[in-house]
Amino acid sequence: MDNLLSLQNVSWKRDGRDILSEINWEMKKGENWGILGLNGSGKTSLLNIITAYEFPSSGEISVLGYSFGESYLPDLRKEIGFVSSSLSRFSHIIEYETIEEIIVSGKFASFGLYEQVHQEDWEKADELIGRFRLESLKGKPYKQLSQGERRRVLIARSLMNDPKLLILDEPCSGLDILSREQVLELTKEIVNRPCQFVYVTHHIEELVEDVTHVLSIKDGKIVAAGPKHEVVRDDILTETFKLPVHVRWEDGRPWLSVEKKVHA
Ligand SMILES: Nc1ncnc2c1ncn2[C@@H]1O[C@H](COP(=O)(O)OP(=O)(O)OP(=O)(O)O)[C@@H](O)[C@H]1O
Repeated sequence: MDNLLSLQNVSWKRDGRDILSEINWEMKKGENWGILGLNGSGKTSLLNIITAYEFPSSGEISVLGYSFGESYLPDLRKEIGFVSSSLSRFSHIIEYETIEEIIVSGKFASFGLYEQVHQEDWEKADELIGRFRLESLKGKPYKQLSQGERRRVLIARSLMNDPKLLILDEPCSGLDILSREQVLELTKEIVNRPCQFVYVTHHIEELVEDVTHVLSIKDGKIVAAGPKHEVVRDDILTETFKLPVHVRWEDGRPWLSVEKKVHA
């Protein structure tokens, strides 16, 4: 399996409207992709398709060797990790659970522990706690954690069942600068495992070193997809974000400025 992910001429229509049009995208072994686009550009729709929660209206898809239309897709979902700031809507279910319980529950892809946990599962959760430098939070219930700590716990949890592909959907939204940098540091832990990631964001400075490739999307169509330095350019991002922008690179990390005043 050379391609972790392959989409050919994929379109997704809803209410007579093309939400995604003619998407062609391949993610190969060793690549980690950032996805950039404005609100409403189609990023979540694209994630819903590759995680098999929506089925395309047309086109061919294969993810982790599962061909849509031929394979049993619930098995595919078990091999994909998913972390999204919208997972916080489950907070009420887990507010009294400790970080150990939340991380270990990742093995069963459930919020809340309903199955028997074996000693080796607790040991694995403990290893993740160490790797993600969460030791000082051991024994703490979720409700007492800061937003940044919660995101770090959820990322550790997503690795509990060794996904081959991890989707990070705006994992830094709403975080302060320190918490954001602490979450971004975790990509190093992810790439140390046999796991590749897709990172969705509006903010190009979150495209850290471990992100090798970028797909930019506008109005449901791909503007550009390829190696990071070929896509994160003034012309491509000006089109993606629908306003004149300038990219500045600092120590291999891109930053964006707006070229002139924009009137709403
Ligand atoms: N199930 C659906 N039925 C109808 N329209 C939908 C559906 N899901 C998404 N859309 C529409 O498709 C467009 C793209 O939405 P999507 O959520 O994929 O964008 P996004 O890039 O993830 O936006 P954001 O950054 O705000 O999360 C929007 O106009 C949205 O209203």
